[in-house]
Amino acid sequence: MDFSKLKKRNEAMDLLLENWAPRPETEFVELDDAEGYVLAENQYAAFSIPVVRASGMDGIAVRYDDFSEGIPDTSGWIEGREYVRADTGDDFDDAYDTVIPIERVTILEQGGLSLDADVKIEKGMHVLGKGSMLWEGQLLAEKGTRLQGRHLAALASGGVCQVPVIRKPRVGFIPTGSELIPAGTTPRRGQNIDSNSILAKSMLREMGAEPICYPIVKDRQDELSQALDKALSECDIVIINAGSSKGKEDFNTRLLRSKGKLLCHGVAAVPGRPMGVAVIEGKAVINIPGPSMAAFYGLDWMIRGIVCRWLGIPLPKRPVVQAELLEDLPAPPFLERLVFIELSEKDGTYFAKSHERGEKGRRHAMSSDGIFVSSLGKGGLKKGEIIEVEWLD
Ligand SMILES: Nc1nc2c(c(=O)[nH]1)N[C@H]1C(S)=C(S)[C@@H](COP(=O)(O)OP(=O)(O)OC[C@H]3O[C@@H](n4cnc5c(N)ncnc54)[C@H](O)[C@@H]3O)O[C@H]1N2
Ligand code: MOO
Repeated sequence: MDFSKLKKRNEAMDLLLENWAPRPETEFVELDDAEGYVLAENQYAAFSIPVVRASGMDGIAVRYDDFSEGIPDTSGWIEGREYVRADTGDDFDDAYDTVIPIERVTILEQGGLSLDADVKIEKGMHVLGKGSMLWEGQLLAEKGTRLQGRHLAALASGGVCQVPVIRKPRVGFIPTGSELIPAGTTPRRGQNIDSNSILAKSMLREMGAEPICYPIVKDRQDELSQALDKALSECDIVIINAGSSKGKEDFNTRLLRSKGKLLCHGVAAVPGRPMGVAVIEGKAVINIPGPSMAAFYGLDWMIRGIVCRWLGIPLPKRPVVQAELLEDLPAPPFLERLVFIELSEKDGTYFAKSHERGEKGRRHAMSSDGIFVSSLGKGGLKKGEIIEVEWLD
């Protein structure tokens, strides 16, 4: 294979975007269902809180005028006349304007009050004025925000009940391969569990897409074609998984070419090199290679990139850690290589071990702590070198 002809990841993405454009639409969802959606418009508070005022402490509300010449004799004070109880957040009558914390007040058994002799009274103290917690017209959440609980709380407190959001792109995932069996079945000789559907469903949700996972399709051209047609009619973006390479049952590249425009077949990134990128009936169709690490990588860079474009949000950045390689890390100079990393830590220094496919005695690659992507052109790395590892959450 002539690796110099392979598209770099960004070239494959650019090529797709030259031939396909996301078509995001706005829809309204109930606040309760809005988590994970991207906000389509800035949202502002419909009212102020407190509406008039609220006490800022547990205490009593008094008239400042009664204190203008020092602490008055309060032994005959009656609740509801000279003062009222006003605890934190409580509204109180307009007749009162100042709050004294309850710690500075003794309510006498025989009636009346006693105030600490050194209590300092300032007009309006411990009173939260209108809008001091939230003001009418305040920006609650900005367009383009991926809504989490804290944003929903802000929207709720400002009176937003229905939220304009970008409709999640419906992303179809078609697992293909006659050897595949659904999760929960024990494989017989030659069989393999369809774990990529589970992976795709979870990753797509986390990206902000709506996954539509289809049943396993056998390596038969007519069935593959029907499955792709169905997904094209129901989804905005379609992933057809496996059958991407040169095996005698690898039909998917031909299928994409026969139905639309195959923009590229092969990217300079492993695992997942034989990725196919196509546009069919105006929809982006990506053939992600079958091995599970290839499926992860393809979903992580290509599909995440497409979904973020659709939603109009930047690619999220993972936290990174510098780690010392505990062993040589082979990587071809002409390909970017994604490596799953097991991290350990001693005295504040992190150490990295890579995962090789099928290697015994190590954790499953999918349960790694992080990932490292070798740079194009750099080639292998040596034990002791420092690499930047992205934490997987
Ligand atoms: N002669 C060549 N052989 C291969 C080449 C090549 O260039 N020449 N490329 C290799 C590379 S690189 C990759 S990556 C794979 C691509 O494989 P395919 O996309 O064609 O996938 P399959 O052959 O159908 O399956 C491979 C492997 O993946 C497993 N698989 C498939 N689907 C799932 C799923 N949903 N869940 C879990 N695992 C899945 C499948 O059972 C196989 O074990 O080709 C190399 N070969
Ligand atoms: O590109 Mo592949 O290395 O076998 O996943």
